[in-house]
Amino acid sequence: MPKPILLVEDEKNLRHVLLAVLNAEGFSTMEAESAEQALERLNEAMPALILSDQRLPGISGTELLRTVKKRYPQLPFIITTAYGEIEQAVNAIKAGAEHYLTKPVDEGELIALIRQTLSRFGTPLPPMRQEPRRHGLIGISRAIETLLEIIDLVAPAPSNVLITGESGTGKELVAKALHLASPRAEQPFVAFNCGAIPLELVESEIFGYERGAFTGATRSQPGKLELAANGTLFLDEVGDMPLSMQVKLLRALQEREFTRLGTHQPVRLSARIVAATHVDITKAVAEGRFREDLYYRLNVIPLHIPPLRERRADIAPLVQHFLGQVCQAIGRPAMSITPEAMVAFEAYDWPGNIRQLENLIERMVVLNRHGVIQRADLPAELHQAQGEGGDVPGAGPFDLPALERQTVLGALEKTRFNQSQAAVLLGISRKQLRTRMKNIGLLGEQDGEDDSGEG
Ligand SMILES: Nc1ncnc2c1ncn2[C@@H]1O[C@H](COP(=O)(O)OP(=O)(O)OP(=O)(O)O)[C@@H](O)[C@H]1O
Repeated sequence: MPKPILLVEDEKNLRHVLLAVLNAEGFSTMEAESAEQALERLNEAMPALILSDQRLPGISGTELLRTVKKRYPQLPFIITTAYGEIEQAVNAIKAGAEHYLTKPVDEGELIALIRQTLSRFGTPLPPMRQEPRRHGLIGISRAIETLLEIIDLVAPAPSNVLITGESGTGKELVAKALHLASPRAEQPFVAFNCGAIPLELVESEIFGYERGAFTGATRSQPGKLELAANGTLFLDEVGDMPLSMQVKLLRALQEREFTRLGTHQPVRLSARIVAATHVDITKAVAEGRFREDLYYRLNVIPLHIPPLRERRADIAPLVQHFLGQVCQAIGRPAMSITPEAMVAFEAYDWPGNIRQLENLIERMVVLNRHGVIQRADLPAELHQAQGEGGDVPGAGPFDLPALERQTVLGALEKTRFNQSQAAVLLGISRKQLRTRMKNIGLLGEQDGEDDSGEG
């Protein structure tokens, strides 16, 4: 039986709402209406985490936090403060809280923070409730939340979408999410990689052909555009499409119809086009390798997916997600990861983004003998990102670098990476913030020197 979450909240209605939210997510719970009662509860049973209001009758939430951290340094603590009480929040973070949340508490944020905190402390988590609107997109960063909001906003429209982002950032997954969130969800989703197909085949693959259209065309074949019907056609690596094909695609998009090769019979184009590219397509346009008019046609709605290193808050939930997925797929009992290994995962730059992370987790699960992923198991490049350090099995003692990373990252995310605001939030100077960002690998050595501009 996993350890419960201890909720300390004096407002009865809110307490009941929060308990219901936690229970619905699969967490077991304990409750207390004051700090005094919470301390009594701690004598009865050890929770996995404490979620406490700052303002309580009698002993305050911050005082409770201090007492708890003195007695049980490795017990994670999240504090909730009233809106506008930033000072209280800063005090709580200084006193050792892993996170703070401002009221009114956002359910999604609360659950994400609890999951993230527990996973950092090596506590097993109940399986993620699949929220329908996430469409398999894991992540808690502001970038992912914004992406999900835009997906919901643009999914109902028939407009073409151009997704940009480095390799492995999840462009195809986002295209599928757009499809699933759209009224076309029941229709086909057809993916076509323009880069992986020999030049001469692109046209016949996209438009289809009639029997006898060319040597070897022994039977008629519908193209991807036709197969997608009223659904979505995902054109991956569209930047690699040959120029001659770009002209034909543009014409089809403009006229909303096309013909199979070897016939003049027009076919109506009803599919929504979602294109993606990992190369800088504006550069290709400037260099004459990509038609400007086609670029504007495709780029009606631009969607950019930032690389994983620019949304490090997603790393821990992704690691947990893939760990669960791979263990289940190969029929192994659930595996955990030490906080030290997680810190190394979070510090690494992931040039291959989520695909690289996913593949590494699979390799580590398959090769693992002890049921726990430890820092020593990680490949060399992940060690280099973090510097040397030992492993502490299980939850381990209080993990300072991890906490620092968490606190700094949390403040940056809350302020949309505005360093001045994040510094105020943390109660430190902007220069100190930049030093901390450098310490945890968020800034390069040369970046750390600048202490003037905004950003
Ligand atoms: N936010 C996410 N949550 C869960 N899984 C993800 C997420 N983003 C990407 N993935 C997974 O990572 C892998 C790579 O994603 P995907 O193929 O969509 O990337 P891509 O940007 O299209 O890559 P490429 O440019 O190389 O074609 C897939 O297995 C995908 O399911």
